[in-house]
Amino acid sequence: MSTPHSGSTPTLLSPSVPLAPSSATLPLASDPAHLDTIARSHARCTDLGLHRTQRPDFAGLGRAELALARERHHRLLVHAAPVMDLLLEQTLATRSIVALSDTQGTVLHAVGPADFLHRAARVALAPGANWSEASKGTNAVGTALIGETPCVVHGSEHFMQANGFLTCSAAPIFDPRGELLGVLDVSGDQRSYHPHTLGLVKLSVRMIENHWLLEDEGQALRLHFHPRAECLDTLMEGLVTVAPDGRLLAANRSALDLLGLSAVALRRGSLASVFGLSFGAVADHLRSALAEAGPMLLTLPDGRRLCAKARVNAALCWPAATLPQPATGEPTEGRIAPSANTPAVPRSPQDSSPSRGAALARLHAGDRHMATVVDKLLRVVDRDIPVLIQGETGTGKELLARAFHADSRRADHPFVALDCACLPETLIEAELFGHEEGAFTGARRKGAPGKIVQAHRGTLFLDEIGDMPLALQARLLRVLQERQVTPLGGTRAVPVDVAVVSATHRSLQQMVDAGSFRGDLYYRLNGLAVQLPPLRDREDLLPLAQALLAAECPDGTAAPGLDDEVQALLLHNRWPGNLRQLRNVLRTAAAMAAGQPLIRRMHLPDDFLEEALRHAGAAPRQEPQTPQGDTTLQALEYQAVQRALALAGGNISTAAKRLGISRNTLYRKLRRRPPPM
Ligand SMILES: Nc1ncnc2c1ncn2[C@@H]1O[C@H](COP(=O)(O)OP(=O)(O)OP(=O)(O)O)[C@@H](O)[C@H]1O
Repeated sequence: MSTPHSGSTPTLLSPSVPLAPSSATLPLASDPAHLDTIARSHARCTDLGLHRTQRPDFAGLGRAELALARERHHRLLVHAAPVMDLLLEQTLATRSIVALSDTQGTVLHAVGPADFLHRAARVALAPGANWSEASKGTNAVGTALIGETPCVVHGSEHFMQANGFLTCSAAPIFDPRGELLGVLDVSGDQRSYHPHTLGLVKLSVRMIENHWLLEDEGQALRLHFHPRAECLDTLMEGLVTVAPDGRLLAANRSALDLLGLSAVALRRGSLASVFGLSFGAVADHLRSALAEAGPMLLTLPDGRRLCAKARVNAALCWPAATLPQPATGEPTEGRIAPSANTPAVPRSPQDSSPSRGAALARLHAGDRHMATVVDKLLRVVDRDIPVLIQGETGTGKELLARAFHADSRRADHPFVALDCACLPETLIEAELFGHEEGAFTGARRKGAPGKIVQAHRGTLFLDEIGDMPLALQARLLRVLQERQVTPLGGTRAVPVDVAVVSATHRSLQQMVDAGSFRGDLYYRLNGLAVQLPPLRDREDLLPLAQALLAAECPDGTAAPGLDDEVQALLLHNRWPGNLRQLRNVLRTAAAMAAGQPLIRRMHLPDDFLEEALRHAGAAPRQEPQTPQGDTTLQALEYQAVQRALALAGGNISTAAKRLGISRNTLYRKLRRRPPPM
């Protein structure tokens, strides 16, 4: 859940609404339709055997089930989350929370001020909790779900007295085909009731539904319309999407209201039958709209008049044959150029154009802890504040450091990494500080500038800083303080300008307490400390797994999906090797599935299966072995490495010991491409 928001954002209603005076009376007591809704809901609750004085059922989904539910509703979350943040801004004065639930009443996501979130969590108004009427009695979420219509439930109108301190305004969200997707709700202390809240919730729902529609029918021609020209391009406008043969594909709620049609009736119609328009006329208008022409004036078959504009997405490329010749006779082009108002095509992940924060943002797929880490890092980027990344092995510390560099103004300069754990003390010293020719009797007799100088104007990443020998810590501290480095055997100091990011899986604070790490260096490195969550605690495990699978697939091939059983096993595993272990498991599974559309249990490596089933508390099931015919030395070595890693839970040192090779050699082997299976 988010913490309080600040700063300016676009407003849904302007000027922002003041708080109503607190009132003990029921604000909608004079609305017969509202009273009827509440009375019928109370009757349903009584029929269900609920009691007004009973304690609500606080049991919610567990972490794994919540992650699954969020994954199932990923698309809804993606469209709703930014709108929820905007809605929160509008309702900030009422100290309310904004919650999104699925069609079962399960809260998927909630944002709000920390103090009220805390209070709301006490009545289980938090992700994972269920707010169906059967679970919590009359309440805005559950009652809006049953009636499939917006509703307010205020104070004592809640069936259960325990919820009487709340005032809640909720509205259902539908897809363009009229299917219920979930409910958006604003809940706050009943003393802060404001009559405009339900209106804000309804407008927010329209935003979510419009985003959904535009994404769904991204390749279609769109008609935007309203009786008043000034309402075009607002949330009030009607929106229909049209197939190249003139059939109507989908519509937003305003369109259905304005046309007086159901979603089903609309989909049976066409441009001609509903709007009295030919496809050619719309295509003509589209061209003239590009020349900044005003809206078209339409007369519906029933005589009503509408203003309308045609639009098409920039990505659209209709074959010329499907486009009617323009009435004006100008030459037809196969591609329809985007209008100035056409929504931008989303940036693809491969897009390398500068986009602030993009590399960091790609490191998670909705995990709240990671989102906070990214947010903190973005606040210090380019401020030359040293960053200390802590986290278990394989949680992505180096990847995070690289993304931090990529999102900084130093991105065009080097990112230089030094693993303090994998070199002996003498080599670290030379690697880090450099050495003059002849000063160093090791492998390299020629002089070398050292990592710190190589990182000049870029970023120096000190991995496993906890393993840096004490003697070198003092020297590093001096370099960081003086911002200049003197190579081994040299006398001339070289000025350096580097951003320093360090990482460790150890607790440096404990090492300082134990005297094995210098306190002054610790404080120098720790301008901002961030802790990466272990994979077992991440809420975005399944989308991450899907992204890793996509990365494993050669260009142009579709990534396999994960069947339900595999998803459950992934969610239940403890993942001691974290993302590295997950990537290895998926890499093997993808190779075993060999082009099949779904990864199933039989494709998972045995070691992982054993481990995951142990964690899930189930007995391993015998699966037919997938034949692994390849007995080349390279393939056998690859299998041995993967097996050792899995047995070691992704721990490089343990796996290296098990294989009888050094940590460095193992790293080198892991960097190689896997052999074709
Ligand atoms: N957010 C992520 N998305 C996809 N893959 C990731 C992510 N984070 C880490 N990985 C993958 O997990 C593996 C381990 O990442 P990385 O080396 O950054 O972890 P680490 O914490 O530095 O590990 P160690 O402590 O062992 O050095 C890498 O293969 C990396 O590509």
